[in-house]
Amino acid sequence: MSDKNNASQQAKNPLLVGWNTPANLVTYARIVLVLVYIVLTVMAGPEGRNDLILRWVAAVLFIVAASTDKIDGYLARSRNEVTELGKLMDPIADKLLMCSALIVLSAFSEFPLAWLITVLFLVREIGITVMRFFVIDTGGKVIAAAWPGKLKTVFQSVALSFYMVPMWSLAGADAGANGVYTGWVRWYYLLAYALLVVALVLCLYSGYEYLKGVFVKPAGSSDAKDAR
Ligand SMILES: O=P(O)(O)OC[C@H](O)CO
Repeated sequence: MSDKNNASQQAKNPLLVGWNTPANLVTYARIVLVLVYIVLTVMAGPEGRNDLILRWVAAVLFIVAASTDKIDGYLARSRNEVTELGKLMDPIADKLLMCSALIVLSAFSEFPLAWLITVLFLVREIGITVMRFFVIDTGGKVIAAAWPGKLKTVFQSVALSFYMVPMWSLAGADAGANGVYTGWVRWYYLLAYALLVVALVLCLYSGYEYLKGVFVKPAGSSDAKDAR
């Protein structure tokens, strides 16, 4: 696309402004990483019992994808290239990673009340994403991630990283027999579960705050700051 075409496209759709900044390229790369992560996790099977090596690789990919969350935001701010597209895509990349991990781990029944917890996460994450598009569609500005949402993502990342790492494999052959863990592995998975529940509480709370910002406060006074 020529510079002239590019400029006229961007004038028509302000969301396209800065679509190819380094920060946004990192966000796209994170989305591709999510796809690879899903394939490897499914191939590895429940708790990685079909292929332990693949599960370790998937766990490392998950941790890399989750921990690069800050890189795109940092690049955008430090290069003074914070874009509307970036503010929209950054939470979407996080949600794709977290929701796909939740769905796969639930399908594998890797934590108690898995589908109930996952559905609650999904309803909030999809609902807020739809609301973000609705606000843009009705002429509003992109609702950037606010601190409760960012904190939620940190807890989600840590809890799901704990689950992704097949720690049972380091604890002796029968540590996970019949799905019942003993010794320190039991504590490890209890901690993972506690972190996941905290993430769920933060998820619902931050969703409520976003809803309040859009539907209760006057337009333009949302809590959501432009702090990608
Ligand atoms: O809570 P959200 O929807 O704003 O998402 C938060 C982002 O994942 C933080 O990077």
